[in-house]
Amino acid sequence: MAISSSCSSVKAVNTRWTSPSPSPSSRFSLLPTSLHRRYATNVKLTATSAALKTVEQTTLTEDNKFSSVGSDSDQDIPTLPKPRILVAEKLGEAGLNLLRDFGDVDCSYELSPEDLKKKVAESDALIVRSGTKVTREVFEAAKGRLKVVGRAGVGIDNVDLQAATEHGCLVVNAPTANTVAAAEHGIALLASMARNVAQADASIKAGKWERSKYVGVSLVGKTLAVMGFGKVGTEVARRAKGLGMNVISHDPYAPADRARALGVDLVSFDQAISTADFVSLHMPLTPATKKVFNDETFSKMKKGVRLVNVARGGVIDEDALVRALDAGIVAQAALDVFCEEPPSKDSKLIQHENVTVTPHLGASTKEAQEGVAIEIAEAVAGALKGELSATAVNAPMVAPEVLSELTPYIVLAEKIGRLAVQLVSGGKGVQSIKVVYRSARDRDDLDTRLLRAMITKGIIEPISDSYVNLVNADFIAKQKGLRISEERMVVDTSPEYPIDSIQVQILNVESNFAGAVSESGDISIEGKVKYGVPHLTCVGSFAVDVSLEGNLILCRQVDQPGMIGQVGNILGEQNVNVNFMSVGRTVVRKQAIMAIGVDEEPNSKTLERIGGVSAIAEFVFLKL
Ligand SMILES: NC(=O)C1=CN([C@@H]2O[C@H](COP(=O)(O)OP(=O)(O)OC[C@H]3O[C@@H](n4cnc5c(N)ncnc54)[C@H](O)[C@@H]3O)[C@@H](O)[C@H]2O)C=CC1
Ligand SMILES: O=C(O)C(=O)COP(=O)(O)O
Repeated sequence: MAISSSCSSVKAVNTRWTSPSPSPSSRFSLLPTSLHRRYATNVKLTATSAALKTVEQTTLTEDNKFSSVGSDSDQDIPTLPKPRILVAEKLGEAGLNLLRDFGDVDCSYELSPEDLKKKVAESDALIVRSGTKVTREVFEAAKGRLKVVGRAGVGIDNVDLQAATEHGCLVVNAPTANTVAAAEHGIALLASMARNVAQADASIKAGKWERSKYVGVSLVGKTLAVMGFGKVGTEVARRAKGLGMNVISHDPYAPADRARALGVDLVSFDQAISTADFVSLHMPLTPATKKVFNDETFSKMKKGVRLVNVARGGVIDEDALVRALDAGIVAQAALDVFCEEPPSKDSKLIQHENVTVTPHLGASTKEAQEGVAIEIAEAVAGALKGELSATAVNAPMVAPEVLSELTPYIVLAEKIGRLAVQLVSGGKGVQSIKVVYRSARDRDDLDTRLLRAMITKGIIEPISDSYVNLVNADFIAKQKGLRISEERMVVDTSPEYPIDSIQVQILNVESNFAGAVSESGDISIEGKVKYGVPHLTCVGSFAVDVSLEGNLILCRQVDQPGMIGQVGNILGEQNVNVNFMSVGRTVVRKQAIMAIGVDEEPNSKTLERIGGVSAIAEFVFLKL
């Protein structure tokens, strides 16, 4: 592998080389390292795939997040209690069984906000559906214990994501298992609304026989506007095409070719609502979609339009809908979701004769509920075990194949950050950090969010008492005024590996080890992954080569024979096991840096003796 351009071109001398080994087993923990093993079980987890979002960033601007631990041995791990998982809403039995194999499950439904707050303070995970509001107060009440909130469904508008992120709490959802159920419910509402099924049923049960009153409208040949062409919207569109409808859709983020493949035209919002005979809502509730159906938008609709909502009540201004119904702009509405759930009994909207309602039943089929329960149980158990989740909502989602490729680099990133910050005098004044990723891959072919989060964790944890994980890394960095800029350099190495090297520079600080200061005057540390194992490859301007396992002693010395032996002997006499040693120099017989990997932490006397070796100008002990 090419040696970094910022390092001396002199080849590092290895005194011992580790045999090629597989990647270290690493985890990206939501838990303190020491708690990891306690949650290890034999629960089989299957990761659901998620699209990897490639985000080009030069500074910390997003709320992304996490943490890693190396592979600890199973020995000396105390048996600790299982994690406590609070299930606050009804969940399918298969999911509950999965959770019970893994943790202590407390199924407590219909908790008052006060009781929920009490319970979360004793829970590592919380699982909810749409009926529980997971507010900032809930995260505050958890006092750091709550590590993951699992939303057993799609919509996460009932969870305060910002508060979750600030508290380092991962939020995961179950985005796929109820898609068909929601789409089928949308179609059921569409057809039953068009044929007045609910009203006619109520009429017969009231002893009437009103055939002429309940003449309906046909679906075939009518235009349906699907608002939100995501998972549910797509399935609704597919089914509506089968009913002979002309389907158009509005979705600012959906790819036109995916729509075209289904024979659906993507159109503007105004075009969709002004040409449709039926409008079906399938977008999430966000600040941008809140009350997007209001007096103004209803006034642009075709007179006699029919509306279906299985998305979220909050996307409609319900008072405006009542006005539109009264004015005959909206002929009928079929609603599964409401601004307030349950809605008040005397709600004009609910009582309106042209409105059909169901109590948020979109996801409520046996099949969907079993699927959702399994999907969320796997995601929550996986998160508690420290695995990266493919369904994380407030942390980078990474496809499993990308994750397995990036794993050793994620471990490297944290260790390089951790090393670099320990070279800052007193750990003080750390504000500007520059990260350089050298890679043979295209700029777009490398998602650095996880790496950046891990570097941030490595930098922050040794100099503060903040607990940093992938969820809150960017938030904590911003809070501490840390600026992290990222640079990618395309190098001519094998594109088989995602990254050639990661270099962390800490700018404008004093160093406690002059040898780590590069020509630009900044602390500079660089590492690579070799045979799946993270290695330190450059300190300041010196090339070294030491595997990043255990702890590290760095010495700057005069390059002369016998140095390795002298220092090795001192460590040996104190029973400190050297796992790796490497010497890098700039000019033969001038300055050299010796990097010594040690399994144990040498005592102060041993370190003093190393410092006493006459050729050694300076040394530093670093914890990895
Ligand atoms: N009633 C129920 O029981 C259920 C309701 N839902 C709700 O359905 C909605 C959609 O779910 P999925 O399709 O699974 O989610 P999804 O994330 O796959 O799709 C949402 C789509 O809405 C689009 N979108 C975002 N902003 C938009 C805007 N301003 N205008 C138009 N489109 C916009 C997105 O680009 C995305 O394609 C969610 O709100 C979810 O909570 C989902 C399942 C069951
Ligand atoms: O998945 C969703 O977004 C839903 O709205 C389903 O909600 P539920 O889990 O049935 O309370």
